[in-house]
Amino acid sequence: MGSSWLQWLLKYLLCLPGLAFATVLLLLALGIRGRRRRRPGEPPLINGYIPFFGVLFQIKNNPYKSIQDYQKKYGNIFTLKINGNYFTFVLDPFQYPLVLKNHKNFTFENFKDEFIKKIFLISIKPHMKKEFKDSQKYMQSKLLDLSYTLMQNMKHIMKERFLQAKNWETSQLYKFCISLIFEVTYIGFYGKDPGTNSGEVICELLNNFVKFDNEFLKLLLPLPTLSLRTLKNVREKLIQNFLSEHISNMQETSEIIKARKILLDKFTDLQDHEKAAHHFAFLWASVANTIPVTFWTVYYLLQHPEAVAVLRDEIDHLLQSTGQKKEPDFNIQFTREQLDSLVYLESIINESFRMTSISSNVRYSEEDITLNLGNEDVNLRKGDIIIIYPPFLHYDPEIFEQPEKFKFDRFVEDGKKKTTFFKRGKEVPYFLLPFGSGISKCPGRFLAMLEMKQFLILLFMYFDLELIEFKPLEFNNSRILFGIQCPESDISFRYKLRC
Ligand code: HEM
Repeated sequence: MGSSWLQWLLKYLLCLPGLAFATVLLLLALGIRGRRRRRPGEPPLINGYIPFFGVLFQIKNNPYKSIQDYQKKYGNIFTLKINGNYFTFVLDPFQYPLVLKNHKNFTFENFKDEFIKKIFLISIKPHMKKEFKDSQKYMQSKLLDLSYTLMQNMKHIMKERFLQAKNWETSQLYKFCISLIFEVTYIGFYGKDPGTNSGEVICELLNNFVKFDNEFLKLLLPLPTLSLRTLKNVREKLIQNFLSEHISNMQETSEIIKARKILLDKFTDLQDHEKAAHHFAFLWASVANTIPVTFWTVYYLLQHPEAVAVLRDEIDHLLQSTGQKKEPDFNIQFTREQLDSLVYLESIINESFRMTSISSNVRYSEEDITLNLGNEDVNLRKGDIIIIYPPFLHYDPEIFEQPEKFKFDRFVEDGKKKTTFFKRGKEVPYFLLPFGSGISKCPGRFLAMLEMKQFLILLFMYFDLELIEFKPLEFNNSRILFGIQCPESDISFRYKLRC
């Protein structure tokens, strides 16, 4: 009896489905055996059921809701196993500075290096790091200089495409925002190659960019190469676009890209392909978040005519005070200071950030450390990743009343920018975190704000716009913990020139 049972088991296990089943059993056994155990003083640990991946598949479809459920069960600090790493979530905003201001114990580089290596095929060697760091200030000032060029490009493209829109034209809002922001930014940074049809080049580049952007986080997963083949081919095409044989022909390249080229050429050990990958990563960073947040801002505004009226009024006042008129040739121009003085416009953009940003602040724990949280101590392990996840701040009803509602003037108080928000009667140290913070703060944040402001000014001053579909738009959750969320689907709208 015993041996026939064993024979049956062996026969079963050696057939193909049996082998797969046995592999799963083995993985589970290894997973359970190799499971990390919570040590005294450490935050609650949730390993999940799937070896290596941990809770990834549980949280992937709705990270905010999953993290909320963990918070209810385990409190404001807990550790999740995700994709082979241990992520400790710190959810109480008063505890953020313990992580974000402790640059000695919590660094960013390790995480960033891993991320850009897998996603963009870039590895930054130690001697390059210093050069990149030293050039940061110069690069930032060059980035800001670009805002004027972007406005000129925006006006030019709008004039070319929309000057005829005297009657209602219908379009898809997300596609509309992607195509404008992408083209304006790409030409602004890299210029044009007079030897090619730049319209076609940009169209192909944009198609590949969208395909890559929809799926890039899969590159972090240990998936079989075959299943990533299409994505890797798309990435390769995008990188190829920036090989020196292509970009050396570009004219009207911006100062920042020229400076980055000189910097990259300094590293004689860097192959042309990797330099091209640096350029692609830079382009991706410059549009990947600006596009969705611009889209959400327009989408929210189209549902709030009272906000559009206040916005138009604010811009009209600025036009008057700067002696300008809204002529039909899109020829209005504001300085950076003038754009900064538009408090309602800034509040509208900030409100969109608040509602759509999941830009997690990620830190790598350099050593075992005990964090004093005030009421308790918690031990964190070397190599763990600490996460500040902004949706918990942005949707906290104690800090932002009715957080699920778009309130266009939430960040205005007595006609000025509102910069203090409270929880439990105390001012919170951070109230809006779309651009990261401290050592990982986005160097393009000022340019992004200026670009969005200029885009919204032109759009709402020169056009009447209306949604023609009325459906609630969901987030597609493809970015899980990073950047600005993208919409699950597009939505139809119509526009025509304002008289
Ligand atoms: C709404 C628009 C934008 C948002 C929300 C945003 C957000 C962020 C965030 C959160 C980070 C930190 C990454 C992290 O902590 O993992 C980052 C980094 C970065 N961003 Fe932005 N960004 C925006 C626009 C731009 C623009 C216009 C540029 C222009 C070049 C840019 C260039 C970069 C670069 C180069 C980095 C990497 C910095 C580093 O190496 O440490 N970003 N961005």
